Amino acid sequence: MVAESYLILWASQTGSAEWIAKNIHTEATQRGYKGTCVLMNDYEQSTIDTAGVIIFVSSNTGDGDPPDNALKFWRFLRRNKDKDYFATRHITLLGLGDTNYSNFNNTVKRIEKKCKELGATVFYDKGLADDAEGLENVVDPWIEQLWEALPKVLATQGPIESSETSVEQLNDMLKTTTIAPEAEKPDPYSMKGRKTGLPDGVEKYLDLPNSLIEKKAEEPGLEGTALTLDYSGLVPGIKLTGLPKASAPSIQWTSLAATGSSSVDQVPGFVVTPTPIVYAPISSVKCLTTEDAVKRTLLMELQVDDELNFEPGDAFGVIAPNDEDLVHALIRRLAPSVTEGYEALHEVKGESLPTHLQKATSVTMADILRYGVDLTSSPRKALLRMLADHTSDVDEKTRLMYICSKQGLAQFNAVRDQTPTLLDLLTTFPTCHPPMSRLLDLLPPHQPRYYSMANSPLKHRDRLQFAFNVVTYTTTTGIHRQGVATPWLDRLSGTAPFRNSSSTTTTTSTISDVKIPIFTRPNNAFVLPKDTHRPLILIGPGTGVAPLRGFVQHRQEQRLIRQKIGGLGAHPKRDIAKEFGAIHVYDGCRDPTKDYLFGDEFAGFVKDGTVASVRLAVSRPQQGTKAYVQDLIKQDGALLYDLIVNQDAAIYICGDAKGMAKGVNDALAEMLCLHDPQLDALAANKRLMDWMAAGKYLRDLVSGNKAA
Ligand SMILES: Cc1cc2nc3c(=O)[nH]c(=O)nc-3n(C[C@H](O)[C@H](O)[C@H](O)COP(=O)(O)O)c2cc1C
Repeated sequence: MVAESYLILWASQTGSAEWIAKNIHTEATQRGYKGTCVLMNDYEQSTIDTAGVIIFVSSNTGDGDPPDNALKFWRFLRRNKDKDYFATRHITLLGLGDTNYSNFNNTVKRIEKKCKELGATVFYDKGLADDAEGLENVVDPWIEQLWEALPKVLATQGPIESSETSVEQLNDMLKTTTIAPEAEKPDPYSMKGRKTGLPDGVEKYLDLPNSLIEKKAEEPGLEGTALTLDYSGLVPGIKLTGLPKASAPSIQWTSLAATGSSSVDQVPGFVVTPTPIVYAPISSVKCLTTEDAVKRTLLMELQVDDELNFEPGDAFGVIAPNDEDLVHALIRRLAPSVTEGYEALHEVKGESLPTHLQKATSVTMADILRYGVDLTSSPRKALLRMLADHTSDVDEKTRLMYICSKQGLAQFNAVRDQTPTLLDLLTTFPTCHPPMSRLLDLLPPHQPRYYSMANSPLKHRDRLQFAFNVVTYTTTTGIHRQGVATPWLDRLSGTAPFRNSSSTTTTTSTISDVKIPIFTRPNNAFVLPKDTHRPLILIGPGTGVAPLRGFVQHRQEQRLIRQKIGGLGAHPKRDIAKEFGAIHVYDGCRDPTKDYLFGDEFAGFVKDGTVASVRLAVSRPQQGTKAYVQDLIKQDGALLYDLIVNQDAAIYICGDAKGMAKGVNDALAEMLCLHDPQLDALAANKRLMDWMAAGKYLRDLVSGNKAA
């Protein structure tokens, strides 16, 4: 039965909120409700003026900021002064956030507050999902209960399905499950039983000169790693509840009956970026850490056109393909043949295509697997549920269903902890043969990786430097994993030798002539104050110091320019000092002999007067007590209070959102309370929030992202 209409307004930075919003819409439609699902920034094309029920779904970016595709809507909402604008409207909200960030789910909280001010009534409490714990934990039950709340607020009610499935029912389902025909076909390119040579059609992909994709020649190629999971809770007769519903197929993977070559040197045209892609050669690389340091950190320099606009504090995106060995192995597993996987052109079709596939009108499977979908981050329950539908062996199918169920939560968490690639999942469940269309429905979008610029354009107009840790880690079950972009960049730059512990001199390496596809991403929320008289307090341990180095370089160049202009009088040094506020840097490392990233450079900044002081917090000293940046801030409370409150210093924090940013925030609040007896903890935190809003306290934070 068709009910009154609802409006879903969604905003998403990396695709999860988009996927969830569209799924809610699909399910609502299946349940007989009528409504629309619209991107927040396209609100003008929606029924916002008349919709009785609005469901907001949004993630966050930056420091509790709305996603880019919500900014226009957010401005519209904020400027709206009509207290009755939403007077007859009923709203609910689903936020996707991460408790690693201090402004947890700030976007939906702010939207809710503003909508209430404009007269809206909340018909169902908002859901605040946490990426740190697994979005499903909140999203799935929230959506389940939405189907109870929605009919009450709408005029009529759609049918509500039960999500209980028993093992016996699964057996019945198996009888009707269609398994992709490829499952039974022998793989003509398999190396099994071959003594020499490579499978037909593979050789030509092995030696691509100047390619973005580095193909390894060894065959049979990458093997997946089967996951370690415990199914002892899966006892006969167990009722599996809380299973995600089998999501409706919405994407078609249609053959164009034509072939084309894979875009090995260029990012394929379907990849959408906010600013144009620029191909930048690597001009130098240096490893900033010693071999025995916990992390391998590189400083890379790209050569760019001097027309490229960037300011210190800006970031840029790198479009790195998924690992080619992984892509190749998946093609062998999923495509009818390896040649077809690399050459057969397809169109991605569907009514409401996700943003990342909307331009995929003529693509190969290889390109989709390289640049279209995320193959390496922890799987969603809905993906596992879909894989179960395409698994022929009853035990494997049951296990997959168990992992998705409420009863199998511990095993779902065990899957997440092992961060399996798609290949690992298919290896763990060998009779699983999902069609490409369903994978496109359920795999998240492949993401560009963002890095902060570590240099000033005043120093090098045509150079772009950035520092990053090469992401490799071992899971609790002992599987060695690596990120996508950082190991790729490391390889392309010739795996620079480690820093020698006794010096920080540049090391050379054999750099590939591959050009790195990048696009700029201005960061208006992390900029130097225009007024150079204002002192700066720069806090950034680890790679967080990189953009701060860009700020300091900028100030150093500004000082030189000022000096060159002349007219400074009898005491040029003193006059210059008057023009530029003092800079105090708070840096941190584990052990200065191993991973103090820009030690020499900052010593130089102090020497030439650009920086007033550098305080280094050492968390794993060979001798003495360990310290974090927040400890040093507490020690320097009186100095910092004077700088911040009396001299209007601007505070910059860059780095880890979790421990460091929270610790520094607490230390600043404590410092305020100590030096201003009128402030209690609450008022001190409120003052910090006000400073954030006023652009005096700026933060550029990241949560530990394994997929970098
Ligand atoms: C750069 C960045 C900044 C983020 N900032 C916040 C934040 O301030 N508060 C929060 O609750 N979540 C924050 N998140 C977490 C996202 O909201 C969360 O991961 C969400 O699931 C992403 O959904 P999306 O794919 O729809 O963008 C941030 C994530 C990233 C990558």
